[in-house]
Amino acid sequence: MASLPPIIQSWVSNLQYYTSTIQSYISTHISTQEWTDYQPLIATVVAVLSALYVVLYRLQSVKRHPDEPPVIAAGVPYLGHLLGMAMFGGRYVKGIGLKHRDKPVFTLPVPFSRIYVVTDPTLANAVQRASKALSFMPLVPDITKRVLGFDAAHDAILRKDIDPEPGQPKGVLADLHELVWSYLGPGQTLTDLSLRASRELARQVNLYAEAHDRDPEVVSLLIWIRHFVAISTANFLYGARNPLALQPELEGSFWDFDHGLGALLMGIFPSITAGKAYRGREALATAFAEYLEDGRHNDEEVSPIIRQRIERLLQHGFTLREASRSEVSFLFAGIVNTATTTFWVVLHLFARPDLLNYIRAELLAGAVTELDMGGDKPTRLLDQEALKTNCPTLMSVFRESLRVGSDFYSTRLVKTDTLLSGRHFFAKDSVVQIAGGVIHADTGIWGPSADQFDPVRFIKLQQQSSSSSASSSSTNLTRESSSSSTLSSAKDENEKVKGVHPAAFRAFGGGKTLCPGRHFATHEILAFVAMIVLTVDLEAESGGEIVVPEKEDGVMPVHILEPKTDVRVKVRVRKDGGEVVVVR
Ligand code: HEM
Repeated sequence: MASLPPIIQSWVSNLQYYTSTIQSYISTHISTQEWTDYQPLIATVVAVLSALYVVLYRLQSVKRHPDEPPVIAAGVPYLGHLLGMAMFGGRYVKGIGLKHRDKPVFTLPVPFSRIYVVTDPTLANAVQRASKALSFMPLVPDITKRVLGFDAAHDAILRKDIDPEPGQPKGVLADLHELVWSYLGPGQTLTDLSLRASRELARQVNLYAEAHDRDPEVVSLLIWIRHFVAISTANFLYGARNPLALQPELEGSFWDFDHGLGALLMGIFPSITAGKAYRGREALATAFAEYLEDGRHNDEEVSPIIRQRIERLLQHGFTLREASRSEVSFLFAGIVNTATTTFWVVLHLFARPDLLNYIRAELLAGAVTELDMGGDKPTRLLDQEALKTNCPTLMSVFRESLRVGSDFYSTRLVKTDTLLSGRHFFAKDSVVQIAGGVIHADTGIWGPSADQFDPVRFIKLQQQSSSSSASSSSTNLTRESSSSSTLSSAKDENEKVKGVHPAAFRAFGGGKTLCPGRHFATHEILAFVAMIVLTVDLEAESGGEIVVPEKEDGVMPVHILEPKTDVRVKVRVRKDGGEVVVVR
């Protein structure tokens, strides 16, 4: 048995186990005469089932085309991989990818279809470029219907002209996509929104410092941070009369919705199987419907991007009531990843006192001016534009937190049979997934410490790349980087990081579905982290060192992963933690 392949060994041992269980049942419950009568029938059933199993097992491994990527067969033919994903979340496919590092792409057979998993950045780039044949858009209406609960009439509006080629009429999703991209791309509107966001966060942090100046409190770090992000985002996007401000209990509904997304996506009687998330979403949608029907989105301080989104939705035939569901999704995009990323950055800093001191000095030297206003604490003027350029260590910690925290899968539907890069066949109606978690954990890309958090990794990568390009002997990373520099996606600031393959950093996705909020989120998170670092000290609740838990990777990684265990800390306002004012 030792010489048999592991999968066969596991079948044989399973078979032995079931046989002995059946035998012991038979010996206690069935008489010898009955057993003799049943024996031929049982033998036939076992033989038929075994034969069926072997046939299905082999059938799932048959390639649909000689160039189809290697097939990873499931122990339970066709269903095994789906069961694995349902039971173990994103960790399941990531585990397969890490076990098969020699395969840049592989096939997972599922009922009536295939999932092609891409684990190589060069191939990921090719997938992103083949956007005519491999597109996310056809998958969107089914996802949004399940997650956001649009009615049939609005579902039909969403499906219209969903994936237009240049020059063709644009449906509502393409139209909103274009609006959000133009608004959040580098330029004045981005600067204005970033400033509004940081000023609102500073207002909240200053209020907190004032209220808790002599009053340290023990909090769950994630819940503490996401409360700041949730109320600030709702304020700077939707104005002071936003639903979360008028009904604070909706914040709980928001996180219920977030934590049940996977169950909502399954779409099986969601009001029962995903009850909390379903009720949370409906409570939010109802409150946003009232907000829109009251015309509160026309308040002066509401961000122009919101008014323009509503205008476009109405132009495409949406009612105000149903537009509320679209706004729930935009609020979600604006809050969830930002909150969780801030949590990881803050945690990694406060768990490393030396690094924290270094970052405080970096901030004071490069992006913060202290003003003595005559009070007992200095006022800090924070230049958020300078954070990205003058605080390289903070920037590196931010990127590393995203690399380690994101196992995101970029997903595409294969619209037509495709031979990618002339070598990899993808069958029509199958699904392609770029496995961010595998790419982020790849030692071939990130070096032997890929599974560890290295706060200065991105500084070292840049230095290595600069020194090797100076001696004109490029590393693989550099070569990939420059060979792809003509891609439009290479304009992204994360892709400009020297030494990092353009498609190896996957926290913001890539290609046509690349996160349009990435520049804004970078400004917002760096500024918010700076405010926390300047204003408070954090200690472990127990008084010892703050420990960084593992991430919870047993869920569908729809956003930056949360920690496996709660991190409880004592928050103490610093003696020199004066008011923060965002100046630019
Ligand atoms: C650290 C913070 C953030 C992370 C890690 C992040 C990540 C992502 C990812 C992975 C996607 C999907 C990409 C894909 O499917 O390939 C996405 C989409 C999106 N993000 Fe972000 N995001 C962040 C912050 C934000 C913020 C602050 C906003 C808005 C203010 C935003 C707006 C959006 C929108 C609208 C989409 C959908 C784009 C589309 O379908 O056209 N994101 N984001």
